Amino acid sequence: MAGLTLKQVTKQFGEHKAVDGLSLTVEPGEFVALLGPSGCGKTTMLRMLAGFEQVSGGEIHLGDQLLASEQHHVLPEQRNMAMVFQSYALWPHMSVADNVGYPLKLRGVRGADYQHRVEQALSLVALEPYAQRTPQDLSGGQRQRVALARCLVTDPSVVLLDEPLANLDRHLRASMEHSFADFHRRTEATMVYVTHDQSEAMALADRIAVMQAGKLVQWATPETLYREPRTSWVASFIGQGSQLMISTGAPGRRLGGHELMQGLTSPAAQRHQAVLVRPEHIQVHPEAPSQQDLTARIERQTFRGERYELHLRMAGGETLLAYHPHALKLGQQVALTLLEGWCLEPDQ
Ligand SMILES: Nc1ncnc2c1ncn2[C@@H]1O[C@H](COP(=O)(O)OP(=O)(O)OP(=O)(O)O)[C@@H](O)[C@H]1O
Repeated sequence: MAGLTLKQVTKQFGEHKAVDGLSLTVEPGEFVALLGPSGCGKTTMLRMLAGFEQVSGGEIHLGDQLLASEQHHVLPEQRNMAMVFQSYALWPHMSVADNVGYPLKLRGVRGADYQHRVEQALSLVALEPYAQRTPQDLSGGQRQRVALARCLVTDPSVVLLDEPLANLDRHLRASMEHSFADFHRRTEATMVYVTHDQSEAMALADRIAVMQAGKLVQWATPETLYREPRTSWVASFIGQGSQLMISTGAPGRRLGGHELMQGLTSPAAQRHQAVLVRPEHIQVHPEAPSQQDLTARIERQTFRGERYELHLRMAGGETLLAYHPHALKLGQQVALTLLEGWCLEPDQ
């Protein structure tokens, strides 16, 4: 097991910086996600880690070995890393066992050692009974597990995963999330997982690097990203919530309900601070509101099984998302209690 250190890693394609001065340290055995919208540079970063792409600046280290800098480039096959792709990249006419064993054959492993390692890799992804089938006879999720077994068989220090669930339906994605978590626990490999799906990143990763336009905007645990997103943009990308402008607070501060509601009642010109209010921090009181109450009108509601999502509009025009256990009437006025809010930095 080894950790990864990225120091000011940059990748320039012509005039365009696809990755711009990215620095972070991944602990040995950690499962991290690179998360961001399409085009933010996450695949380019993964390809630089794998060695398929040279860095334009900065350094990448695996443990105490320098893998990449402007002058130095360790070839992909010498990095002791394995990569899992969205497309699985399996050989269609080879059996599952032969697909898994392929990287061992390339390394000249034969005989009992070969057999043992293939069996071990197949058992890690619970595919032993499928060893003699061909990939065509497997489901999408099973094919992805073959791809995982194949990358494991060489015992890599680092496993790189490029949107490995993107081709699967929603149901299968959820069960594959369990497979990945299990796979990580059993191998203890350092894993870097690229995705644009925040719920996938939140479910799987120990820490998440949120990227925007080639830059790292926040590097934190899923809990911290949810509770304390740094900027307005991160807040809108992670989880649900409403952003309001208020006249109090400062970036990085949590406000209690009283201060938050007071800050909302000031004239619009005095409200300079953006605050994030999560739906679970809004209490909705359907009984007739009094004059002192903070009020809103129900514009839309969506049934979500265990609760209703209410889309509310306040008198000043701001919109709010809240939860409620029962259906209410569209157009109805309700009183609100806001319990807490988190103050955000403006976007750069
Ligand atoms: N070989 C290349 N030559 C020129 N530009 C490139 C090359 N590869 C990527 N880019 C550009 O770099 C930027 C980042 O691309 P990248 O594929 O890393 O983004 P991404 O976040 O992985 O997006 P997606 O989720 O759509 O794959 C994009 O603007 C892309 O067009």
